Amino acid sequence: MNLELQMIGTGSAFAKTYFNNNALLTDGAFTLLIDCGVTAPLALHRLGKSFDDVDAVLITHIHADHVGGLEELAFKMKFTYKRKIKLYIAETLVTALWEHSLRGGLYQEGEITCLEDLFEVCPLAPEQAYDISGHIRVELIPTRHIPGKNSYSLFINERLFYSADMVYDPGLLQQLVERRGCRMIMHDCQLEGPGEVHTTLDELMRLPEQIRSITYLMHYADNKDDFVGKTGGMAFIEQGRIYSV
Ligand SMILES: O=c1ccn([C@@H]2O[C@@H]3COP(=O)(O)O[C@H]3[C@H]2O)c(=O)[nH]1
Ligand SMILES: [Zn+2]
Ligand SMILES: [Zn+2]
Repeated sequence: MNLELQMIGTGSAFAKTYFNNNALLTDGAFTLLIDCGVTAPLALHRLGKSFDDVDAVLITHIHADHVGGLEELAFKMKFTYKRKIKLYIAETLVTALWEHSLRGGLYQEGEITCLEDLFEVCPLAPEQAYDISGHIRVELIPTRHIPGKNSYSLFINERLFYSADMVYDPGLLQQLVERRGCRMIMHDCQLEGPGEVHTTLDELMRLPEQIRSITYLMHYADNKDDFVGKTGGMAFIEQGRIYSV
């Protein structure tokens, strides 16, 4: 069964003309929000949607463009929609998300004292596939981003690789395509400068043509249009467009 994926934002962390790189993945009956950055509430609003359209949220790593909208999501679910949705997150990130990111804004004595007061927390072990819905199955793949900070890319339904923020790892991409049947790669892409914590366009252009032909670029800067047609055949994913994956 095909899924539909819609990026509510395709921008890099500090982009101003694109929203944060967050996605809606749906099987028709169930909608998973992949990352929930600072701009997620407005990005959904611009698409005529709200957090009420979301059935579960999955977090790749703790940076504001991926978790900064969780405070609003949690408050809206608790006090407006009165639902506790599932929060899928690597087991290594559960404590850090609450203690280092969300507690300051969400804590209320006797009412909200832990992540479980807001979400049905589902800790995920890496390299193990989990059924998120009847038709969505996700495996976390640990990928390098910032030294000492855990970050996880996604392998969805044994066919789509969705990168978290990650440094270039051609061996992983090759292995997924050649040995695990990966048919589509959605990759973060830093257009200019050295890719200290991200993968650069220059690096992705070095991939074999067979892999480039199934690779789509996201998490890009405001000057993306300057690079259209200069990406070795890799297409930029468009914010708001619905892709069959
Ligand atoms: O060593 C560092 C750490 C961070 N940063 C910036 O901070 C941003 C945080 O979100 P991001 O991971 O989407 O992108 C990161 C970069 O833009 C950086 O340039 N070098
Ligand atoms: Zn990011
Ligand atoms: Zn990041």
